[in-house]
Amino acid sequence: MSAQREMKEKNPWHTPLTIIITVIGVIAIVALVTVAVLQNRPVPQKYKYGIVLDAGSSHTALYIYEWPAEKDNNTGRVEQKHSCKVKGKGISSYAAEPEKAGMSLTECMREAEMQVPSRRHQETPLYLGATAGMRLLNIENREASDKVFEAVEKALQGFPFSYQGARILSGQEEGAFGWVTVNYLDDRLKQGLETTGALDLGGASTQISFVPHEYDISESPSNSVAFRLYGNDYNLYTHSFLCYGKDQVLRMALAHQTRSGPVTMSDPCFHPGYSVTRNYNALYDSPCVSERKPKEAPLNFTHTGVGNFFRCQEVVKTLFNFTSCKYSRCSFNGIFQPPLQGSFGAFSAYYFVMNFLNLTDSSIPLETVKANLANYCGTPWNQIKQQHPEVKEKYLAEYCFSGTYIVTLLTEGYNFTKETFSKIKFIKEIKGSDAGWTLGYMLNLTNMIPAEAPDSPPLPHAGYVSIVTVIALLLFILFILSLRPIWPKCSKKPQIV
Ligand SMILES: Nc1nc2c(ncn2[C@@H]2O[C@H](COP(=O)(O)OP(=O)(O)OP(=O)(O)O)[C@@H](O)[C@H]2O)c(=O)[nH]1
Ligand SMILES: [Ca+2]
Repeated sequence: MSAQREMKEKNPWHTPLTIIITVIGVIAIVALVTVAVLQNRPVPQKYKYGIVLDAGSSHTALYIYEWPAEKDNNTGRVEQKHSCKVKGKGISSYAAEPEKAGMSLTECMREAEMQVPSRRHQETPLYLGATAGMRLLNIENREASDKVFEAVEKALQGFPFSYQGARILSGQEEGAFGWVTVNYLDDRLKQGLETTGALDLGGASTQISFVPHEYDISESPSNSVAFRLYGNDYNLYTHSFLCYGKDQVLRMALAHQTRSGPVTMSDPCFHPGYSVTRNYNALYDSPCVSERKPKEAPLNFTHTGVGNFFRCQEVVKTLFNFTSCKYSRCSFNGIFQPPLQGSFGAFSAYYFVMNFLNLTDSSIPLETVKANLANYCGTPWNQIKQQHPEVKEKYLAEYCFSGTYIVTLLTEGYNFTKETFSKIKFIKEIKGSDAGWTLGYMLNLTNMIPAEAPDSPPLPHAGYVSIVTVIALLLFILFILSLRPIWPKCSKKPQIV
């Protein structure tokens, strides 16, 4: 017993004063850290929403975006919350019955009503942007295009959102907003990193956008868009080729091969054994080919497949004009294009097609891509159908043509080489949001990307809490050490035996 008491007397930690100080100190630290954590705890998120309808040539899709409501100046990250594919074709296909264009949107709009909390409905902006399908209809029949917009507008105004209008985007806007989307989602803009180019392949047009290295804007001002985003300046090169989306380019390829008005046409871009009857009037019913219609054509022609990638490439190449260029350099059709720069994200049909063909992996060399395509195109149609019973026949029949077109457009059209081809990433989405022009369009119209970098707190939340904890602990240790003079003195020196 006396030994125990002696031990207690010797050990300063066992004096009542130190025990009280320690307990108070521990309570103080716990309280300090708890307050720091609670005070800075992210409050339960409330969101704001925005809706964009992408009225493409082949179909319309609705996208709902959401972002934290609390952030000042809407600087919180915008993400895709939901998307809805409108059933049926694009709005431009309703030229003869415009009301149906409006009605076609109802189902997806009802879904949007369910997805966005009802207390946010009135403040949620709703935009519709139409692309190449409506551009073509507008060229072909202005009145019909206006009627389609009227019908769509009427339908959209019947929903409780804040309707902001429906319009045709210019090709330049479509290309530039696709680039903004890709770089925003990759966090490249905020961090001022080197940007990624954007390649979009639609049904009726295709866009290429990238920031070139040292670039003379004055050479072709219509291909340049200047941005100031988060304090950085960007001089973007962008071009949209109308009629070079995959559906219209297929029309052009078929038109080229039926220019003499034959009854049967053998097509290297379709599989051996493939055979369908096509109508001449239907084929030439587009401003992309209408001028080429043969004078004396029968009603129909039989479209048969031969399945030869290299001959298909030759057909596709005839659709590009490389003969005239009034600039220092061109892509094709006399369009200025500065040298390619950096990496690229290729989305929409680039992705659908290359994904189907198992060619999205960037490590696959260009030569292997071509060899795989040659093998695929040469496979008999019956075998292809057997191998993919789940794929729509229309899509299935066209993958050989589309794959050949993609490779030819990238290499012959845009001048990607076997080295730079590997810099193309075929993507559908980035961090859960689809790649496409819609997000960039909404960010722009809602002023969600500031021109200057916003001031941010010097430390992130976790850093702040850690520093408070460490400082509190240091202060406490310092305090305990400062009490040393009043610790009871040891009466005896330890004996050395
Ligand atoms: N294989 C396949 N093709 C698709 C799919 N969805 C769309 N497509 C086709 O891919 C092409 C491009 O589609 P989108 O990017 O939606 O084109 P769009 O926006 O309607 O057309 P633009 O107005 O020119 O941009 C069209 O020929 C579509 O028919 C899909 O899931 N699989
Ligand atoms: Ca599109």
